[in-house]
This record gives sequence, C-alpha cells and structure tokens, in this order.
Amino acid sequence: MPEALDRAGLTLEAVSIHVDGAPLLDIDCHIPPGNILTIMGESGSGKSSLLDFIAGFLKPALHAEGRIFLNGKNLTDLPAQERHIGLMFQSPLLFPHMSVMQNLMFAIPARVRGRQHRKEIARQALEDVGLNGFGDRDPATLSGGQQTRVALMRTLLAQPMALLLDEPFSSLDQARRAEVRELVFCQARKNDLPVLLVTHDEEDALAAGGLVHFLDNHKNNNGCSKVQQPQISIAKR
Ligand SMILES: Nc1ncnc2c1ncn2[C@@H]1O[C@H](COP(=O)(O)OP(=O)(O)OP(=O)(O)O)[C@@H](O)[C@H]1O
Repeated sequence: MPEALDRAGLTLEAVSIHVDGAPLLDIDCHIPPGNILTIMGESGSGKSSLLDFIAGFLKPALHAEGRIFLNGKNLTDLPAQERHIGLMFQSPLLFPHMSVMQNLMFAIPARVRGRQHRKEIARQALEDVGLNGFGDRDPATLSGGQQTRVALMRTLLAQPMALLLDEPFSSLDQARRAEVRELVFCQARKNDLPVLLVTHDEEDALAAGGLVHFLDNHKNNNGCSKVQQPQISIAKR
C-alpha cells in the first residue's frame, strides 16, 4: 500500500474508535477521488461516530486513535473548519432565517469575491439541480427533496475535498430518493470527491457502485467480525 502522504483521496490509517473505554470499531481504508465507499450496519455499530471522527466532531464519550489523510494531508489534529470536508445528514439543516439563495451564498468561501459573482454562482447551482427561480423562497416552503437538493449544493459550494453522507436520502420517498441519490453521486463524481456514505438502504449501496462494508453488532467466536479486501479492512469488535 503506498504511503498515505502520496495518495489522492481519503485515507483512514489504523483508525480505532472506543466508546466509554470499550472498543467500537477498527478501520483501515482508502477512497480514491470520485469513488464511494458505503458503510452499512446495525444501529449502534458506530457508523455516525466514524463520520464524526473524520469530520472532527467526535463526541466526548468517544475516543479515537489512528490518522486521517485527505489528498496526502494529515487532518487528524486539525480543527473541523480546516478539514475541508463536506457533510450531508438525514435532515437537510438549511438555515431557516435565510432564503434559499442566502443559504447558498453563505457557503461560498470568502476568497470568492464580488457579491454579483457570488450570486451568479449560487444561481447556477440552483439551476444545476433544477431549482431555477427558487432563490427567494423560504427553505420551509420547499419539499423534502427540494431541500435536500439545496443542501447538496450548499455543501458543494463550500468547495469540500471529500464528502461524508450520513443517511442523506432517508427522509425522501422512494421515487424522489432515486432521483436525488443520482444527483448527489453524479455531483460527487463530477467534482472528483472521495465519498463515504452511511446508509441502511441496500439500493443506496447498489447505486453508489463502490465497495460496501457491513458492520454488525452480532458477536462471533472471539467477539469480532472482520472484512478484509485489498484496499480496506474493517473490524467490528
Ligand atoms: N455521546 C455519546 N455518549 C455515549 N455513547 C455514545 C455517544 N454517541 C454515541 N454513543 C454510542 O456509540 C455507539 C455508536 O453510535 P453511532 O451513533 O455511531 O452508531 P450508528 O451505527 O451510527 O447508529 P445508527 O444507525 O442508529 O445511527 C452506540 O452504542 C452509541 O450509544
């Protein structure tokens, strides 16, 4: 395996997460740019905690070891805002006191200058997800699928270098889910982002088209279940 420092993409090196001192999961993996790694598993198997660790928000009761590299840079000790990782959750979490356009413009990095220029970027983003003309709307007046599409573009406008998706489609009905899912995956590939997707839905995993790893709470022989592949190994203890 090449050195993490030389690799484009998201690398987790000997990551081990504990909750209240008890081991929760171990993972070693590399997600190349434009690829999606799906993690599935029972409730409580540590999926969200893993994303929290990568994003830099691990909760106080949890403790993690190991290193995180993004495009060769060691993120492990950096504060969340310096990691350049985009997050999408089950709930779109748009700012309710801002219009759709303001939500999008807020995400654009400050180094992108000029109000008109920023507005045009946000307008184009809305057009890209079929929401032309929705800029002045209050987010609460949008359907769940429309809110998720805005949330996706808000995440991408921040120019992340990787995406972490935690059940981002689960509030959508089946038809809308497939449509929004395609859009998210397509945008991730277009932006050449490594993506870690957490889902309970097998169709999400199939549609992602990458490696799928399953964590479960069932203990076998020594209390461990382990999956190993050339690029990745995950152990649930
Ligand atoms: N702040 C916390 N304090 C104590 N224990 C926690 C805390 N956050 C998570 N845990 C525990 O860590 C374990 C993993 O939780 P986590 O939310 O990562 O699981 P998950 O696989 O994402 O579950 P779900 O599918 O239900 O979202 C669980 O046993 C949970 O109770």
